Amino acid sequence: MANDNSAPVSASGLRLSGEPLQIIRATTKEEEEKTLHVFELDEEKLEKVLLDPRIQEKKVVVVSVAGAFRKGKSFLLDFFLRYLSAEGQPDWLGDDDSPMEGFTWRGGSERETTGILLWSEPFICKTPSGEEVAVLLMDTQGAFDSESTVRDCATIFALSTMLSSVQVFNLTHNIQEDDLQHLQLFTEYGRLALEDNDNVSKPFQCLMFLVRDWSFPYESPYGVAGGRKVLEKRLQISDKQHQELKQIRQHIRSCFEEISCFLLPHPGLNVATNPHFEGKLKDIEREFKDQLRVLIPLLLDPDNLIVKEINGSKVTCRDLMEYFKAYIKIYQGEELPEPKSMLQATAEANNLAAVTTAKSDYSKRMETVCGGDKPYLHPDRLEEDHLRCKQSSIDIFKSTRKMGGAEFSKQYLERLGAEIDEQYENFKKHNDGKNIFSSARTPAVLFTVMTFCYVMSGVFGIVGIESFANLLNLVLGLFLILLVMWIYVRYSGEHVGVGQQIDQIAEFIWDKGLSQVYMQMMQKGVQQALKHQTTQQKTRPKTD
Ligand SMILES: Nc1nc2c(ncn2[C@@H]2O[C@H](COP(=O)(O)OP(=O)(O)OP(=O)(O)O)[C@@H](O)[C@H]2O)c(=O)[nH]1
Repeated sequence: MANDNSAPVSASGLRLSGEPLQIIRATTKEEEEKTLHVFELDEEKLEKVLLDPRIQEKKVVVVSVAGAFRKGKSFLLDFFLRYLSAEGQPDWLGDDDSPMEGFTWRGGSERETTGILLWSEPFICKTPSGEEVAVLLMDTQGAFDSESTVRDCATIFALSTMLSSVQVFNLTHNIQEDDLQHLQLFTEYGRLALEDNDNVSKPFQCLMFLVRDWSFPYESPYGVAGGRKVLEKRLQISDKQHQELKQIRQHIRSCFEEISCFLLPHPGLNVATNPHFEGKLKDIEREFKDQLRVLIPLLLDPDNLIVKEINGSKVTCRDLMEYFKAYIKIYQGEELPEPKSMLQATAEANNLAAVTTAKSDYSKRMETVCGGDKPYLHPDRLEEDHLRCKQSSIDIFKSTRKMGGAEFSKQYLERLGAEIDEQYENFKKHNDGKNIFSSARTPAVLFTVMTFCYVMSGVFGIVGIESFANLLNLVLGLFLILLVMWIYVRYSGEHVGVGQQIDQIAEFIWDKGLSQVYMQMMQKGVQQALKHQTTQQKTRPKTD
């Protein structure tokens, strides 16, 4: 391993140069009364690291540590720094009295790291083939703190997994089912963002489950062998397993080319609980240090380094710069779906299922009222039935047990109402189609206009106004063509659009002219009939 020899000698007696650089930072944006969390790339800082002429054309190895907040990620990365800075010296852990330096770590319950950090000084290592590669260390914002949304946690995990060649998934005590569920959600969010998402090749490289504070060495020993045993059990797929458990395991296996696990012992109460602990080796349990001596070379020894690959080709530092820019853009855009908490996703699914059931009940009931084989119904009667069926459908929605509470369900109830109204419009149109008068309206209107034109052209012909008579004959011919076309469309079922336009013309003529004439004639007819009846009653001789 070779690094910058001019670097200052640190308190631990090892050369440690550089500092943590926040290359992705979390910012908040106010938009439409909503607070949005956005991640931004600090291109200038990243360029300084990746486009350094010493390394920009070299292949890159990126080791990232991700997981829940306050679980010792930065603390562990500082040991990585010591190892890489020692350039192969056997006493790389340093002396007993030197405080821990590098990525900022501290005790307490509040989160420390935000966004994604990169160590500013890449380490140049020679692989067994003699090729020099640049090793970068990445620290990530801890997941599940009270300030991050599910989307924030998923974005950080997905980005660091997409950009690293080794992702260390930092856990405590054990590999639990909820850890696997989160891993599934986060990796799916990453897979979604990758363009060549063919579901055949594995999108990510190496995943290491790092279990901190492992308390059952009598079952599975510390280190990689015990880790393998635990991992096999946790990721086991069997025929008897529930589909949901099987799916999680299949998903995780399909995402990574290599999966391993390492069990680390507890570092001692000084590390975990002493507020004055500075990271001195003398305050750390021997067993923990012994296991670090195994774990870290396993990840960072030149023989074990894994070069970053994307779509099967090895990536240089310069390429990685472009991938950073491209990937961050995807997560800043709107095209990815919003990852939700388990409760929210379940509540949405519950409510959507209740909407579907209620809507299908409405459709079934309305089918029995005005379905295909039912006769034409008066519009008032149809509306009455619609209101009755809608109410019953709303009752079904309300009585279905759903998660998320009444306030959450309200929007789905409104959605149900709107979708039912939309269906009602279709039922109305369908019912209107069955009205013999409404379907005969177009030919009747066309025929009436033609008759009117014929009579009026005759009248204008008799009084000698030939030009008017000719014009009316022309209109008559036009309407005759329309009538023939309409009959053809109805008979053949072709050119339906033309037929609809003729219907619209007829409807317009009916609405604007004929319907009023028709109403007036009807009124006059009724008045005449009443008059006639009363005069008859008056003239009839009284018999009693
Ligand atoms: N129990 C236990 N505590 C540890 C271990 N390693 C470090 N710690 C302590 O955990 C606390 C948090 O350490 P950090 O390295 O800052 O944790 P982090 O995961 O980077 O935290 P965030 O940056 O907030 O996500 C410190 O008090 C460490 O001393 C470990 O293996 N087990």
